[in-house]
Amino acid sequence: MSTHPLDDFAHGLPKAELHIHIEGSLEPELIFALGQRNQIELPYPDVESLRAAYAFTNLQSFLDIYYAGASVLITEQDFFDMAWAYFLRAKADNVIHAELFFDPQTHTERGIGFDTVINGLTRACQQAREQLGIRAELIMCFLRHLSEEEAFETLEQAKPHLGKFIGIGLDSSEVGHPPEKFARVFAEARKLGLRVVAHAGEEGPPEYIWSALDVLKVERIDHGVQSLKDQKLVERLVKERIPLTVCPLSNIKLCVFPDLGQHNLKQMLDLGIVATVNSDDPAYFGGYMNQNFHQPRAALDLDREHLKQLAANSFEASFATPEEKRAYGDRLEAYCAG
Ligand code: HPA
Ligand SMILES: [Zn+2]
Repeated sequence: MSTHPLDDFAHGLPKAELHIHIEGSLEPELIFALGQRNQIELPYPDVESLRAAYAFTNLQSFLDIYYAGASVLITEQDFFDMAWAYFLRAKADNVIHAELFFDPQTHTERGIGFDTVINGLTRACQQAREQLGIRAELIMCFLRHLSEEEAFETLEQAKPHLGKFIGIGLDSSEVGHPPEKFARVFAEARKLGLRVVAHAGEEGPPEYIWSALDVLKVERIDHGVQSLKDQKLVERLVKERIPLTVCPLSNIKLCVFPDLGQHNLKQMLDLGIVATVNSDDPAYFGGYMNQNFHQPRAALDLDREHLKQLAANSFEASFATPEEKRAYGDRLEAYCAG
């Protein structure tokens, strides 16, 4: 099968991934292997029947199965193995910088220690730097279907580990759980010097994006695809260069858009929004980073400049240092010149 020349170009682009839930990188094969290692009975007889259950109608229908899949993670080694498998895939897609979301409450609720989770993930991030040349960081997410009090408890558990993660995020069921529910815990995290992001405008209305910006004071918006419904919001995103971490394949699998041809990614780029593409939960949504370039490229007829802009945006939107960003930019220019 011949590949489109622009897909070869996109494949080789150096890029940053900024919206990946590490629990969403758990492939069915690894779920079964870890289930066996930890003697956990799964409600599916084999890998094929588990994969066959990945037919989602909305965000919640996905989250139910995603939390069930994470139940096989017990030991520090399990968390390491999950993240290491992701880094090998990321390397193959020329990801050179990755900021990984993790959901501690999914695990601490089951009696797994916070330190077990973060130490396994931290070790994988270190090894990714040393062995793969990927600069990797962690962002701790609060589950928005739980209370702010529970988020505060999680922040307390995280305090002895402040050097191991760079920021906080907000994920899980969006509608009915607006950003302002977490105003105080985000304020405390900011005081601790943590970077702040939140999922907003995936299924929820543009108002949730406004409150993520104005109440939580987030530095970038995860998803944000509903922003184009609000002209004033678009003007603000463009003027303040507030990045959106868009996840095209996720949006199709969760029925946010009927098909990729109707996705608004190209419009965002043409409007001057700092949009990036990311895989979200690649084991569940059918593609890692580069598939999130190739499939929208084909469906939306993206050109070389769009693809280069997505890579440049990923570095601008990252929490890399200014020196790292300069080095990433140089690598991107060298690649595009070569
Ligand atoms: O796409 C998502 N949205 C909200 N919560 C999530 N948790 C994992 N993936 C997602
Ligand atoms: Zn997400």
